[in-house]
Amino acid sequence: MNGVDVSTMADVNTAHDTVLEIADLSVTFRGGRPRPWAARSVVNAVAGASLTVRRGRTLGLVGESGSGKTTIGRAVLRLIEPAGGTITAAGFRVDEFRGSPPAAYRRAVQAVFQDPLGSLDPQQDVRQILAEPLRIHFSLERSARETRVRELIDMVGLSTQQLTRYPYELSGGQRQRVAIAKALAVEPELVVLDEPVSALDVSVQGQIINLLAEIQRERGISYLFIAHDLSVVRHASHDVAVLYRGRVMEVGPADRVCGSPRHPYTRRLFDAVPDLTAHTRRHTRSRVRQPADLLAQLPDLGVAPTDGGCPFFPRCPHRRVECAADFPERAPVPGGGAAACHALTDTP
Ligand SMILES: Nc1ncnc2c1ncn2[C@@H]1O[C@H](COP(=O)(O)OP(=O)(O)OP(=O)(O)O)[C@@H](O)[C@H]1O
Repeated sequence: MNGVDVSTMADVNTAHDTVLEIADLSVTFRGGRPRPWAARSVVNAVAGASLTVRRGRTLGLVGESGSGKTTIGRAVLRLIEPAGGTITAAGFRVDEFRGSPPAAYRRAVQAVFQDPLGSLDPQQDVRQILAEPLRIHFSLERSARETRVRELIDMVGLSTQQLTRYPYELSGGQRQRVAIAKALAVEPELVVLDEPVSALDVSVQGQIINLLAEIQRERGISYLFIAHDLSVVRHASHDVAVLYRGRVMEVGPADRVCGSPRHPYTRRLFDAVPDLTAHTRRHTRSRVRQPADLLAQLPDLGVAPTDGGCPFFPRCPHRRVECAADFPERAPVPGGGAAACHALTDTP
């Protein structure tokens, strides 16, 4: 198992208990047939991933498009069934659910997605949107429900005047605030945030990230924060896990992973990305290179690793013979966290 106990991370308070434990998770999808007579292809979207999220903490999942971030989030939400491994979230063994998860799990683990228009019912006004989960999960009198709706709208920084608005009447940032309030209505332990700010203007992104952090401080909620924007992940997360082609390459405290990456792949990702404050991000966004741009600069030697090998092998400047066939266990690295690389000692 490619596991690491995140309690080895320097900045993790050992008093925090675990809210999400993913161990050796694998998810496969059946692809199409390349030819009518050929067998269906199999996509190993996630391969042997192990991750931990502690109470009141945020784990950022970062990686280029197709690296498996959303698949991990969907497996945690039990929207897809894993091929192997275990997922324990809020005390439930998610991988053992048969069919849809029980109501208690759906209450304990909530989600916020990139596009709130897709997840908010366009026929309901904000009051109805926020009242619905309360009606499903709690037996509250009408007046107590209204009090709770008003608390929720206040918590996400909107006014009670917005309770009569419909999603299409709100700005993108306001809609995302409503989606966050809806997720928090049922007092979850864990929220899967899948690209929660990618559709928003940069100035609004900062406001939403700050709001999420404030709510976390007040309520001790844990977040699994999925994003492709490296500087967003760095600012929003306590810990970061770097994915590449379904493998967890490196995990650790956000500042260490982003500031002193140890895995050759992570270095390629982060070395060229400046640590941007919200102010400078507003002015330099177009110049910030994203994972796909950075990888495009790496020559691919055209040597495919075997199924069990390191997916970065063909492009890795530090590769060794064993990397083609063996993806190693993660090993602790200086500064906290761990990286899965045979050549760690070669990379100063
Ligand atoms: N329903 C599906 N059927 C077949 N293949 C899928 C399905 N969902 C995802 N995949 C494949 O699994 C791999 C991981 O996809 P995933 O969406 O998890 O990546 P991601 O890191 O979230 O990417 P992005 O940032 O683009 O959303 C990709 O190769 C993708 O094409």
